[in-house]
Amino acid sequence: MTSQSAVINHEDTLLEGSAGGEVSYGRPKHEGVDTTHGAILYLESISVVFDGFKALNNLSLDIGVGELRCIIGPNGAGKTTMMDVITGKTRATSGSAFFGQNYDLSTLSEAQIADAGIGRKFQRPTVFEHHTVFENLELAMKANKGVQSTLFARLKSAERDKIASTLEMLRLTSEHRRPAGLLSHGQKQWLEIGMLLMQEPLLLLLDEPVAGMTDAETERTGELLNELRGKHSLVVVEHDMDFVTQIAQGGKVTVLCEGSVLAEGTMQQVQEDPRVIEVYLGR
Ligand SMILES: Nc1ncnc2c1ncn2[C@@H]1O[C@H](COP(=O)(O)OP(=O)(O)OP(=O)(O)O)[C@@H](O)[C@H]1O
Repeated sequence: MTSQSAVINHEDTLLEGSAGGEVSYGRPKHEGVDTTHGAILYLESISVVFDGFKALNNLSLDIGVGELRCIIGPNGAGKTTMMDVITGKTRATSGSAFFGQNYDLSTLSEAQIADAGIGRKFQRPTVFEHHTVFENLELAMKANKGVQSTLFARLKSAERDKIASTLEMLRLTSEHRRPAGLLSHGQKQWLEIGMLLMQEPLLLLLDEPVAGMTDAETERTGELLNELRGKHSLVVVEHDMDFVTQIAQGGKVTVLCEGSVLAEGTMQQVQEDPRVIEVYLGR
């Protein structure tokens, strides 16, 4: 049997739901994040200074458990820098960042922050192009194992079910045998969101998830994020205001400008705010 047919047979078995052997999840469960006060993320007076320039300037922000928060603002407002601070890529010059009440993000490496339960999706999709859609999800589920040992180990039925239900949610069930490199741009973005979901993140950060998508793909992405609302906490940075309106619903939208929060409220409130119109929406 060739390695490719072994993989395909393996997938068929997986989708049909027959019994599997022993494979454990690669990452620890994100236990111990204390959210008893209702928030999953606390940013308190965060400043980031690059060569004397304040990319973030006393930024304070809380994200509630299960909340879908949209972050908007002009170019250079500090949105990406904020994501970088949360994920440990950039260290704050001052201020504090906590995941739940007990994880001080300034003391953790990027890998430790990911293990603690914060997943991040960058603008460009980074799927394994030569592996099938199914294998991408499988590899993401056991991110700490090698590719070969993951693909040739048998999955537990709970793991197969999880991949199958994720494929369904992503509307990628019929594509599960296709190499990920053959998917449309939108489908790749959904697959990458699915790969993050396999890690069961408590907080998911999405940087311009609909950039480059068709209108239909954008709409579908909005439906997907609305399905995730409540199950995960989500922070979505986006410039596409129709999309933000679709996903914000009655929830809070935060407007960043010059490294600080300029305004916060429902989409309607921020759209009517003269300061927001002046620096961003009126342009
Ligand atoms: N590593 C760095 N060194 C110096 N300046 C930086 C660095 N990273 C970001 N900046 C600056 O900090 C400011 C905030 O940038 P950031 O990328 O966070 O903004 P943004 O809101 O994400 O913008 P956009 O909507 O264009 O993506 C910008 O003026 C940017 O040039």
